[in-house]
Amino acid sequence: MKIQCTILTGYLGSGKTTFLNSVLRSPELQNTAILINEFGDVGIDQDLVAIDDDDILILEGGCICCEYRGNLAGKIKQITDSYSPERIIIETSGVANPIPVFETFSTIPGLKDHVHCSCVVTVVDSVFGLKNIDSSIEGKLQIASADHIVISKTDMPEGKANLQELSERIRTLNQFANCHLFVNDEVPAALIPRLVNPDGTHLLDHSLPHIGDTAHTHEITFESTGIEFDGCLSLSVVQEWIDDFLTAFAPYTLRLKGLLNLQDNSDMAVLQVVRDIVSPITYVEDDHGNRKNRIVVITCDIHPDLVREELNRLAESIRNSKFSDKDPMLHISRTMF
Ligand SMILES: Nc1nc2c(ncn2[C@@H]2O[C@H](COP(=O)(O)OP(=O)(O)OP(=O)(O)O)[C@@H](O)[C@H]2O)c(=O)[nH]1
Repeated sequence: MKIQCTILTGYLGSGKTTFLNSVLRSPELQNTAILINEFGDVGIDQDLVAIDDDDILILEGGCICCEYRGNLAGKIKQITDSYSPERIIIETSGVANPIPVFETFSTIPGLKDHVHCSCVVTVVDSVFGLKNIDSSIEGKLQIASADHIVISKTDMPEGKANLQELSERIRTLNQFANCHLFVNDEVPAALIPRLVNPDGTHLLDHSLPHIGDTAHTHEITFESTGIEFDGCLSLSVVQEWIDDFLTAFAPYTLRLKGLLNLQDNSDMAVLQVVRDIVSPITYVEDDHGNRKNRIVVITCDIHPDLVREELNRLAESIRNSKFSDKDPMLHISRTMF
């Protein structure tokens, strides 16, 4: 029997990982392998997905819908060779066009004999969804290619206020997808059986949406700038830094996320920013045991050197801090798509 594969997509910060974590708690979805495509060289998402590390593979450093499609086939083969999950969920990066990813399953020899790509689930952010649709072809294609659309953040007042208009826009892009509301940890109950037993038909089997170049385009140049550094930070330094960062760069910032080694906490702090909204800090275990700080910022329309300087400033602040036990070791990376 073929392994079922679901493509989980959605714009930057829309709530893919949050949704994935909720879904993975369902007993019906045990025996699921996860393949995560991160945008940029500094990976964060693998530490935020609540599943055994052995069940996660990372496709990082590039965009899954462009030059990394060959790697995708390789990673899937790695999964199917090493063990036999019942299903694979691929979480794309937030800037991916899911259509070429879907097509990989029917075009790469060997892959289609073992794996059936059964559905595309797109998470749409009710707070920023309209902006994302208006400003990017990726945002439109992610919605247009979905079998299921999960509208997130409807607990937030801005999200609630947008819901009617957003639902209408979604319908102009995709009349066929089932829409589900998702609030933080609550899995849309109607969706689980569809993920467990997909009915075999797929929107993309019948009609490709006519929105720009479905083969692949990134209209916007997205820049991913990442940093890794040692040392311990205080919460107030981080808060001050993020305030300064957003004061200067909010118009250019699509996403910022980080794992930070804060004083007085054995877990790593998770810093989450979507455009100019900063989520409350949460904590995860330090899977790597090295307590390295990691931050990645995805921007557009700004020179990445400016972003890099700001990241550097945070790392450098450790040097002057009483919490520092060693000089910060910097590794700064940059990826452009
Ligand atoms: N209030 C609220 N916050 C949410 C909801 N879903 C996600 N978030 C928050 O939105 C932020 C981004 O969520 P993620 O799940 O990391 O988004 P993502 O799509 O995986 O992000 P990228 O992979 O970076 O594109 C986090 O701070 C989440 O806690 C929701 O339904 N309600």
